[in-house]
Amino acid sequence: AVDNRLLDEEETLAGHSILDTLPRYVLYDVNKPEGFNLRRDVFIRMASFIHHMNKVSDYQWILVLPPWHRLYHWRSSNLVQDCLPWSLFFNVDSIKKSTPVVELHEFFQMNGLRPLDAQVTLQDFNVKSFEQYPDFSDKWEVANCKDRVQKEFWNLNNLTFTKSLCISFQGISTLLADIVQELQPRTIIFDHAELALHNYYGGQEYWMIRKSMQFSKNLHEIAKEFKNRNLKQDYLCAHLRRRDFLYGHPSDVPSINDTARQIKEKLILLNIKTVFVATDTSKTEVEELKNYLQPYQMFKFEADKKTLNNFLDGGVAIIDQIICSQANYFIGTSKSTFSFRIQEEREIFGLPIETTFNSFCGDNIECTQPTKWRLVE
Ligand SMILES: C[C@@H]1O[C@H](OP(=O)(O)OP(=O)(O)OC[C@H]2O[C@@H](n3cnc4c(=O)[nH]c(N)nc43)[C@H](O)[C@@H]2O)[C@@H](O)[C@H](O)[C@@H]1O
Repeated sequence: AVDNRLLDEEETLAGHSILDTLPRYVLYDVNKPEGFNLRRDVFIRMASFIHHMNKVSDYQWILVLPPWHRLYHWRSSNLVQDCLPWSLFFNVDSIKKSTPVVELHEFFQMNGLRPLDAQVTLQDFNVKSFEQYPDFSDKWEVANCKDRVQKEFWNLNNLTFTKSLCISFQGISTLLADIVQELQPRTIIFDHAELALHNYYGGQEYWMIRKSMQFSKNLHEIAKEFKNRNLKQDYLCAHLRRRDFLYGHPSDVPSINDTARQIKEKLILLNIKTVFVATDTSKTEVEELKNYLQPYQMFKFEADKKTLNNFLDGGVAIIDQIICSQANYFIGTSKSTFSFRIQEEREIFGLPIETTFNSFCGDNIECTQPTKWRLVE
């Protein structure tokens, strides 16, 4: 931990403030309803911004990993799923090798409970004028706040701010550097960080950061045990995203009957006898699918009490993703970031592309297959 006395007194060393020698911190948060796998993507954009800051600024910049907090899709109401550290799900040491990051509790150890220098709420530019004069240029400007500004991040009432402003923002995440340049904060939090886009989606830096986002060893271990017990043979993994996708993307989600038909078609073609299903759907639909898939064997990961209590809904979803990323063949749900992340993982493993970039089509729809985002070294 940093010596707080030094921070408070702003002593000078050879003409430089001690503050100049200390790292500076960026915190961020994402639009509340967004799910886990979109958030993983926003991390890459923010990490890319931190890499940029460390190239262009005189200070050392560190990204604070936002705790995982009560996500909308985590449905086990009997579990407390608040303020979870990244180390529960990820190998943070691996992330640290690519990007300077700290967990929130580590940040508190360094910064104490001092207010953050700035809170910046990002927001869209006015959509009406955008429709009249479409303008895709990168830009930002201080503006009146459109929506309610978040007062309490992650329910932590001890996280306060000296200054708070709203900024209309359109552009890539490295454009945030201009805001930092203007405000000169030592600590800053960006809300709605999802509005900052990728610097270069699918480029070298993207993959370097993406590769570092390895899941925790514990979760890998549980997935391995499940595979050793149930999936000793070749298997196809199907990710069926249903719940809100049934009405959000109805033309991409087949009925259970047609899902089984599409899976069987592949099993015959590939001469595979076993299916692993990852899904957010109900037990009833899972049973229905199992019946339709007969005589093929269908497996689904069901967490025991201990696993669920320790790793929560987020951990169970990751175990599903790990098992799918190691399958002989993968079929995902179109437009689901849950499926996209599995495809990326399979690219990192170097699995043949034709076994990875496949998705279900809605009933009686000839759909296009997903874009092949190939790994770039
Ligand atoms: C419509 C949009 O959909 C987007 O979802 P989408 O990209 O699929 O993917 P995610 O952003 O991860 O959100 C979906 C969440 O639902 C659960 N879930 C989905 N599929 C599975 C599965 O196969 N197994 C398990 N165990 N859990 C699953 C899991 O908690 C996952 O993080 C959301 O990010 C947006 O917020 C928005 O709701």
